[in-house]
Amino acid sequence: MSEGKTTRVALIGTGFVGTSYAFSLLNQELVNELVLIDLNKEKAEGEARDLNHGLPFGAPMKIWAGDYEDCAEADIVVICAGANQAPGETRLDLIDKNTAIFEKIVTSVMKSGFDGIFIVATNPVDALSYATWKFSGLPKERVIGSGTILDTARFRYLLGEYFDVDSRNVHGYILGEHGDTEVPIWSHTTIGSRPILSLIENNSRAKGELDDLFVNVRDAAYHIINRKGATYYGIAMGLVRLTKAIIRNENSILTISTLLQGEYGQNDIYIGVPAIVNNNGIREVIELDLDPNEKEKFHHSAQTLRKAMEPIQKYE
Ligand SMILES: NC(=O)C1=CN([C@@H]2O[C@H](COP(=O)(O)OP(=O)(O)OC[C@H]3O[C@@H](n4cnc5c(N)ncnc54)[C@H](O)[C@@H]3O)[C@@H](O)[C@H]2O)C=CC1
Ligand SMILES: CC(=O)C(=O)O
Repeated sequence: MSEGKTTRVALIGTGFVGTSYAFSLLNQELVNELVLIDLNKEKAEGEARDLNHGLPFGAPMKIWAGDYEDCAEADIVVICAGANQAPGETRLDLIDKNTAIFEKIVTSVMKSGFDGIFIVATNPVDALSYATWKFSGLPKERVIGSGTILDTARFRYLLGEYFDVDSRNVHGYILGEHGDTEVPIWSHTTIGSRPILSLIENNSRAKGELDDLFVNVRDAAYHIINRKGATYYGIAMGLVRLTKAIIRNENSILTISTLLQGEYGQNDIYIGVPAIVNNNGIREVIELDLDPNEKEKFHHSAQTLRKAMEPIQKYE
């Protein structure tokens, strides 16, 4: 993926999330080739034609509806295929049907000779990233889940609104499951280098309001799904951000889902943590010194995911 080389992304799943990602990606002028793959070939073809018609307003790029053989030359395969949540469903409720879909998809990608980096967005994303790692046999560094990238963005956005500060100047992370047990890391959240906990010290009203703010982060997907049926723009931009960190070898710190092997006291689960991302995938996990309450909540989230990943063992 060095400069001047053709870069190819293969996108599997051209639904709401996949096509929002494709649209956002082509507007970044980041890759030369984008291949769209979906069980519904006609949909992929329609999407490819529609996206191509925007190219005269952007930069040259090759976009087509393809097949798994096209993954052989891909630098990155992004998987957004599978079922999404119906109103009232949790992400973990999707595990059985989406694991079965992933077994077929990942096997087909690997049969092509693919030797790049997987990005997984389909829910439950931590468990399906783990499944992708297992099914692919690739090193853990090259199987990345979107993890809590979106939750962290929601957290920063809402804090920016609360304090009336540009969300890009709000620094903080959501760790753990991309789902109901995720954990806000208040002890490491800062605005303009000032720790948020010191900003709200002795202000019990603000503390209560920030607790409510986190609930809105955690439950954001439910609120949106109840209103419009699905969420896609936020995650699409997060996936493009991750793609950019890989293609441009940025060494960016993003909260993604990766396999922990001792970090945060956890072993053999995929879970959302901050990590440095470059063109080899995950360079390293950033291990934060969590306070005891955060540690306990992270452990609970990890236990929830460990249980969720158990059914994936039956595929081995
Ligand atoms: N990680 C995150 O932060 C987020 C994850 N998601 C997840 O992304 C996934 C996709 O959501 P949407 O795009 O809204 O769903 P969608 O239903 O609009 O699109 C799914 C696409 O997958 C395709 N598909 C299904 N089985 C396939 C197979 N075996 N091979 C190839 N393609 C197949 C379908 O034909 C469809 O085009 C869901 O699991 C959703 O929960 C959604 C938002 C945020
Ligand atoms: C659907 C989902 O995972 C989200 O919007 O967070």
